[in-house]
Amino acid sequence: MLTLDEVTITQDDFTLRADFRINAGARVAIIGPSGAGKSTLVGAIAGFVPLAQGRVLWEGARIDTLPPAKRPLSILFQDNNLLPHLTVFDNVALGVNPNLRLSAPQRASVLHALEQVGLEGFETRKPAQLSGGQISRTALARVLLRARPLIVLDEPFAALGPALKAEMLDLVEGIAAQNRATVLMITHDPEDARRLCPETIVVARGETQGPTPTDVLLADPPPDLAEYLGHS
Ligand SMILES: Nc1ncnc2c1ncn2[C@@H]1O[C@H](COP(=O)(O)OP(=O)(O)OP(=O)(O)O)[C@@H](O)[C@H]1O
Repeated sequence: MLTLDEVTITQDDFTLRADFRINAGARVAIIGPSGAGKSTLVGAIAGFVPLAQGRVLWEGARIDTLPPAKRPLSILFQDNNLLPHLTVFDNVALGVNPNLRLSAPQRASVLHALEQVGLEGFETRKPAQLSGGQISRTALARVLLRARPLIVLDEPFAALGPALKAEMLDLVEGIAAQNRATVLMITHDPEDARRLCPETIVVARGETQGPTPTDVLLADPPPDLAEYLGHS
C-alpha cells in the first residue's frame, strides 16, 4: 500500500495537501486542472520535491526519507526518459546496472524485455533514430526490467496519437500485471483514465480527493472536475 499521511508540499506560494492510501496492485489516475499540482504530487512521491509536512510510506515503511534512486518506483516523464548518447540496448540496460557492465544472464534479460515490448532488432539504434512510439517502448522495457513495485507516469504518452497511446497504455497494463506493480498515472484525458485506471484521484484547489472509482467520478464529476472536463 502507498500511503500519503497528512502530506503538505510547498513550492513558493503554492501549497498542496495530500492524504490518501492506494492499495498494492491498484491502477490510479491523477487528474485535475493545469497547475493544480499533479506533477508536484508525483515529484514528492518520487523524491524530487521535498515535503513540508507529513510522511510517504510504501507497505508501511517510510520512503520520504530515501533518495529518489532508493525509492521502490520507476517514473516516466513526457520527455527525456532516454539518454540520447546511449543505444536502445544500453538505455534499457541502465535499469539492471547503472554502470552498464552486464553479466550474460543480465544481457539476456535486456534482450527479453526488448522483445516483450516489440523492439527486437532495435538494440543498436540511438533515440534520435526512433519514432515516438519506439521511444516509449524503450522506456517501458526499462520499467519492465527494473520491476519496481510502483510505476509512476507523468503523461509520458501525451504526444502520441490516440491509437498509439492506447497501445502504450495496454503495454503498461501488461507490465504492471507481470510485475504485480501499482500504477499512478497523471493524465489530462479522461479516456486514458477509463482505459487503464479503475480509480482516480482528483487534484484541485490545493488538495487531493479520492481515490474514487473512475467510472463513478466521470459519470457525475464534482464541480471542479466538471469545469475542467468542459461539462456544462
Ligand atoms: N520548482 C518550482 N518552484 C516554484 N513553484 C513551482 C515549481 N514547480 C511547480 N511550481 C508551481 O506549483 C504549481 C503546481 O505545478 P504542477 O506542475 O505540479 O501542476 P500540474 O497540475 O502538474 O500542471 P500541468 O497539468 O499544467 O502539468 C504551479 O502553480 C507551479 O507554478
